[in-house]
Amino acid sequence: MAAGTEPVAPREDLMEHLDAIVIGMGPGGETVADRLITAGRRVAVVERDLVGGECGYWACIPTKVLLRPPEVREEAVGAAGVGDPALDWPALRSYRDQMIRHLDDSAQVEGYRERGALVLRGAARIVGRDPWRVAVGDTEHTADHVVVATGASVQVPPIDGLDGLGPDVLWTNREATTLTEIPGSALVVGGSAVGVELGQFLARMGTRVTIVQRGPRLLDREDPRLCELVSDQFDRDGITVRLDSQVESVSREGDGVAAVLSGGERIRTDVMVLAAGRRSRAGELGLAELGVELDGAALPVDDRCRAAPGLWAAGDVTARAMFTHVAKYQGRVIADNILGADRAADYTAVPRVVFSYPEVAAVGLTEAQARERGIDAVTAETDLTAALARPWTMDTDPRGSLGLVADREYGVLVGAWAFGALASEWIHTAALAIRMGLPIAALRDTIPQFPTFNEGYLIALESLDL
Ligand SMILES: Cc1cc2nc3c(=O)[nH]c(=O)nc-3n(C[C@H](O)[C@H](O)[C@H](O)COP(=O)(O)OP(=O)(O)OC[C@H]3O[C@@H](n4cnc5c(N)ncnc54)[C@H](O)[C@@H]3O)c2cc1C
Ligand SMILES: NC(=O)c1ccc[n+]([C@@H]2O[C@H](COP(=O)([O-])OP(=O)(O)OC[C@H]3O[C@@H](n4cnc5c(N)ncnc54)[C@H](O)[C@@H]3O)[C@@H](O)[C@H]2O)c1
Repeated sequence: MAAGTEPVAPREDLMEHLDAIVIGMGPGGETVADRLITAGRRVAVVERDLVGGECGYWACIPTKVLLRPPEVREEAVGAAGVGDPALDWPALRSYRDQMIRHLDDSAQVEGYRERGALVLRGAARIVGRDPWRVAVGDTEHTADHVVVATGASVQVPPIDGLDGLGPDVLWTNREATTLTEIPGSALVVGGSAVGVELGQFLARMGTRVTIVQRGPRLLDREDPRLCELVSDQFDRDGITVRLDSQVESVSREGDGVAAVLSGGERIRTDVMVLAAGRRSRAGELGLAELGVELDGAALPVDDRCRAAPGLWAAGDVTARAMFTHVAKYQGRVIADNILGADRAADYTAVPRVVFSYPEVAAVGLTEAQARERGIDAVTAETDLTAALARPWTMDTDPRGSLGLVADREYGVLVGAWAFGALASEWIHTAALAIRMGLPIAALRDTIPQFPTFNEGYLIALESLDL
């Protein structure tokens, strides 16, 4: 099914007044819709592309599926007595296609219809307020509540000549995650989550990868030590990284691209991958005409996730923290508020994971952020390979580190970062401790399972000079 080709709403639904209209059916919109439908509300959902959103088809799911076989290979090579398993690209590609449902959301659409929701296909615009009025194609509906969950689009950096490149050589996350052949070389613009994950995947599949990062470090919002560890890993992977650098201009060269970097270096590449951030789609809905002010590109919301009375927003469109778990959290907050609770969102301790190998995870504040907030910050770093058995039971040449940032005055953790196998899982110990403000004295008295990475917390906590 090509996106947007299904008929829109049946005639009898024209101009129906609904309890809620959810615009955008990614993780944020789906969470709200699911809860309101379950609670018996009359809901319309609007999707211009595929129900499931960016996350399900071109972002979280395909990247994690694609990264897994190279990770397994690394794990196998590291484990004693296994050998080096081969990667089978056609088999991986086929499983990726299955996991992104062959870009077909008909089962999802049918599922919502069976549950009594009105499913509208097409790009929504908000065309009136008091009550809120939403137009999709030539249909219009009013509702007590409108939920905006329209996500974000790729940020296109200002590069001369970009308009002359087609999607065969200029990839966003969409082309990169639906790739059918592994390119010989790739120039990745941007060195944070998207650039690191896609860059490492391609490199592991045999592509010659160069990452051009504007800032002084990869993952430049994270603790510098974490960035160092990732850079060291990228050296081992043979990935070329150009820091404090940008692509100034590009032109077609044969089947590929010739790029000139800010320092004058010229790079010939088969594909160029844009990974320089994402921009909220709030500006596409017509809200400014209705007096709803945007904050830059983003739709600002209060702590109830409300943008105006009866108007709510969840996920990337709010530009709050562009993660699926945040979109889903905001969706839960919105649904509760629409259903009559008075629930505020609290963004303390949102985990941030990059699913590279080894995994990179962080939560709470970096040391620099803690100091900026006037916190008397105390830090500790533990080399988990020196301190624990677990890394060595998994790998003959393991890597693993854990960093903590504590507040000396209150005796609590305010930040943590982790580098190592399964860090995406064990970062949640720190997330819970920070979120609940658990006293470090109590954390030092916990009993983590032996042998696990969680034991690293005890070592790091004990080495905090409090
Ligand atoms: C390559 C990549 C990998 C990522 N990996 C992860 C990860 O592992 N974990 C993680 O937490 N986050 C990850 N993210 C971020 C994650 O994808 C987003 O934070 C998440 O998708 C946000 O959900 P959302 O519901 O706000 O928006 P989206 O998933 O973008 O969904 C928005 C939906 O709204 C629809 N829409 C837009 N405008 C309209 C309109 N006018 N009318 C109707 N429909 C409209 C769109 O078609 C889309 O389906 C990744 C991002 C990228 C780019
Ligand atoms: N595992 C995950 O949870 C995951 C994975 C991928 C993406 N995401 C989320 O998706 C969003 C987008 O990720 P992203 O990595 O694209 O964006 P980002 O905003 O996190 O990082 C963009 C990076 O590109 C660099 N940059 C910006 N302009 C540049 C230019 N012109 N040239 C070179 N470098 C430039 C920036 O310095 C920055 O490091 C983020 O919020 C991210 O957290 C999450």
